[in-house]
Amino acid sequence: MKFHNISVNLMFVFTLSAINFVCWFNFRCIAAATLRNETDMRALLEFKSHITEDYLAIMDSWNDSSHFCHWPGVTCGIKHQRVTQLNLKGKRLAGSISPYIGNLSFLNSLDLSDNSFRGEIPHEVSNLFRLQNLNMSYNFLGGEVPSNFVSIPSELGSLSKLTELHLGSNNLSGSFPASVGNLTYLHELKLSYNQLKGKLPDSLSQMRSLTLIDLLVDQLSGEFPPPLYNLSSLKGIGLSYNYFSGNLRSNIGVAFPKAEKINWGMNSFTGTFPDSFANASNLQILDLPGNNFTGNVPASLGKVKNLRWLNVNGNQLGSDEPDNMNFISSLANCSNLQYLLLAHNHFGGMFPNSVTNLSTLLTGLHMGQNSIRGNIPKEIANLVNLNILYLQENRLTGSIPASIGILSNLGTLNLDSNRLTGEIPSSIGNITRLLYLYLSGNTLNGTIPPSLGNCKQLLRLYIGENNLSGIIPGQLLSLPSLAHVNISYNSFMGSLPMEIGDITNLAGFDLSYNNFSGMIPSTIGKCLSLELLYMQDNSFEGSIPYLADLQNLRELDLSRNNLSGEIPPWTLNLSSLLYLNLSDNNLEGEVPVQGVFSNSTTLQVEGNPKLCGGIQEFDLPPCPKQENHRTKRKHLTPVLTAIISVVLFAAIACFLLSMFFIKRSRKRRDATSTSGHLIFPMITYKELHDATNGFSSDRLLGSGSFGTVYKGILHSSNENSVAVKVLNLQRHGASKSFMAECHTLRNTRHRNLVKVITACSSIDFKGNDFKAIMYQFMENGSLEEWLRQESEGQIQCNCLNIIQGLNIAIDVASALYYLHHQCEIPVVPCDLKPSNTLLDDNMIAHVSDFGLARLIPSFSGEGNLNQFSSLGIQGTIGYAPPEYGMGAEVAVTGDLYSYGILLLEIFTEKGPQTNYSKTIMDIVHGSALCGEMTGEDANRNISSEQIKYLVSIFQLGQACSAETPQERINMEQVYRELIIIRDRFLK
Ligand SMILES: Nc1ncnc2c1ncn2[C@@H]1O[C@H](COP(=O)(O)OP(=O)(O)OP(=O)(O)O)[C@@H](O)[C@H]1O
Repeated sequence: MKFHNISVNLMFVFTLSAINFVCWFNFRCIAAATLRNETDMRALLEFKSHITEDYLAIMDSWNDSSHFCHWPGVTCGIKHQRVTQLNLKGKRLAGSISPYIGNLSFLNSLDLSDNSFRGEIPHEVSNLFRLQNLNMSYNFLGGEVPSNFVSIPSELGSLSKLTELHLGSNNLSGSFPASVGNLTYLHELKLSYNQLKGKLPDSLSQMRSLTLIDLLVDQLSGEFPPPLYNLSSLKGIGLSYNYFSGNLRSNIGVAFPKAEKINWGMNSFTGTFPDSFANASNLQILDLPGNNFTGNVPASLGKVKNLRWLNVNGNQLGSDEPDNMNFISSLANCSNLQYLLLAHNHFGGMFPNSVTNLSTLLTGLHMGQNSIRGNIPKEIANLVNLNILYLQENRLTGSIPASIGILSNLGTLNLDSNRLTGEIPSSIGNITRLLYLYLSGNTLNGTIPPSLGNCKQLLRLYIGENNLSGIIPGQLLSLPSLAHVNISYNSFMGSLPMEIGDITNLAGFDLSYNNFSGMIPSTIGKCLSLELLYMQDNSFEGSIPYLADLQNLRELDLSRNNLSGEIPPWTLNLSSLLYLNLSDNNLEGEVPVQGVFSNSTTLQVEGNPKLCGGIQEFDLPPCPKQENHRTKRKHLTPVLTAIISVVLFAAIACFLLSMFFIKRSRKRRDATSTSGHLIFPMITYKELHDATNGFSSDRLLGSGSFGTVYKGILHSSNENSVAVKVLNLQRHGASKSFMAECHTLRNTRHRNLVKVITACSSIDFKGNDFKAIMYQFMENGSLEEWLRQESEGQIQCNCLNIIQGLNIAIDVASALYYLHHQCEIPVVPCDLKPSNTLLDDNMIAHVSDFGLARLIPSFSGEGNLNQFSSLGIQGTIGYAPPEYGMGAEVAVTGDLYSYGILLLEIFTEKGPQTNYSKTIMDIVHGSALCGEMTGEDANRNISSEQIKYLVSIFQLGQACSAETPQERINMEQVYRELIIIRDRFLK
């Protein structure tokens, strides 16, 4: 390698000498220019030679067949035909960055972001003295393991003309090079998502042109970087998720008069909240959560007229003094205030009525986890645009004001764990957009208002631990949207209505510790999404109903009721069951020993005096042997004895035969259950190999960019099917995708996300690295297979009916809403498309493939607030939003675009390159896709009346996939509107 470098350098010297020689005799230097061109071409070819993977074949045309100035990604200056820009952003390249890059001496812009470059940033980059933009973000520079980490080369400081330096999302470590301070023309410095340690060097104070410094999610420490105090030009300062500590200077706001966005959350800053922020009069975002600020929030903040976002969650602000929240009245001057986040502090005193005078633009108000007393004022209804109201875990008293029903935009109302009394106001039923209602842990009384049945989009209802009573109103059970219901620890009574089976989305239902009685309705077995069912401590009687179809059920608690009869045999077949509590009932008969019954920690049966058998740990009496009929014979006459003997002989023969069959079927069930109850903690390469028949082609489900997916069958039982994605580690980015996918799916959980069972990182039989992810198997394959089916060379639709299409669209919207708005750190999957939308045996859609997913550590995940996220993105052509192609940063709005295309595709069955406006006109005017549609679409079986709903869906699809992020509607609205359309359609 060294020798190679020397020879090339010699050649370079020779070339320069040759140029000088030619120039000496020829002032026009034509030959010299040619030779320089030669230098650039050689450098580019050397660069290409270090590329080990070129998935998009972008460099195939980097050869003699055309001038290098026409090679993809290369831009030359018109006059000298020298390379001035090299833009290979997001081209899925892997390899290292050749040191020859340093020979492209006319380069003013180098963008290699969002690829899989490894190794070090070559020091030769510092030769590029004309460079203005350098972007190498989102690669693996610095190596994958700590031993390979490298630091930022200090030579970068010699690129004196640089205006933008983007190296975010790499593995760069070490300290921050002091030489970066020499980049005095720099406007933007983005080094987020690396492992940079230590203090910022004093030299940074020379960077007087800097407007944006983005150091989110690094490991920097020390007190607030002193050199920054000198950079009065800064508009954006991102320091969140580091280890900064100590007090801020009291004049900090004076130091940053132009600041618009301050993100310093999740550090360990201490001391009082500086009063001087008010001097930063352009401030829009002040984001300081997760620090240790004490004292009060200064009232002077009210002078910051443009403030949109004030987040001080998770500090030690406030006190029990009556004036500790006086600042809120001054915030009434901030007419643009959209989010006020004060949760998890020490705010005390009475609930500040001044809250009700805040801007009517206020969308999110978080005051939870404080010590606030008093009543919720009825004027809270002034905040008509509130979408999120969190007041949980305070000491609020009095009743919930009926006026709350005026807040028709509320999506989440959380009043959990206060001391609220009175009834649940029936006006809550007016909040028809409500998704989440949390009222648990208060002393509310009365009944559940039937009007809640108007909240047609309600997903979660948590009203446990109150003094509520009465029956469950049928209206509530008419809400198919409900996914989680907790009414435990109340005094509800009566029987559970049969309509429970209509809540098809129900995933968790806790009605424990109430006074319910009667039989458990068998219709509960129709709630196919159920995962958690707690019915303990009631007075249910009769036998355990048939729940065998609840294949997602993980926990079932029926303890402390009056249930009788035998333990139903289907319990053995519930493959996902991890916990079963049947204790303290009147159950009888034999306790099986297989599956969940084989483990005394996952099963409880004590307190059922008539149970017998089971594993030793239960200490139950053995089951009595079959009754011996011969004992009765002595009472019979000899004639009868003879007759009975014949009958007995036949009976015994039957008995033996049936025992034989029972044993056989038990054996079969054994095989199912032992594997079915595994939690799949670890899996070896061999087990995966066996499960997929040696990764055989007849088990192939499909392959994607990063690997091949096989059907796996665990423990030889088809009921234990899984999908195994084997990563192609030769493919660049596969490891990155593996990590992203594991990380995302480990931290998320939603019924419309594909479940990861486990992951395997090992070596195969040949000693090669092996990585695989095991998912829940989706019987109905991908949505793509349903939308496009090759038939005699023609692309034809497989024709989902409209309701199936709507359900799928709603499922995907629900998953996206969860990822964007309900995860602690918002997740942007980035690659939403039909092949990543998988359908289970009930045609419920599950979003899969998080290989490109990005976490955006900024509260709420709103695109326009992710100002420091410097990630590039590729996605899939047709589904990725246009702005990604133009270098925009990843945002939730990008997923909206992909979702819009997906929605249009579901209902037009035309791929993403379609002119949807025309297709929609065709559909609406009767020329249908699935055959002729004249007033009625035969294949879809819809009337022309229903076509108007289709038009609404198309409009939604187009609103999501609008050209610019600003024009796109938000996910929550899409979700709500689709539900309304489905309801109307079903009528
Ligand atoms: N859990 C699963 N159950 C059933 N089939 C699956 C499952 N996961 C993936 N598949 C099948 O395997 C195919 C390949 O999936 P994979 O996620 O690797 O690639 P892709 O999404 O099709 O393409 P790309 O990765 O390029 O975006 C899918 O299209 C689907 O048909």
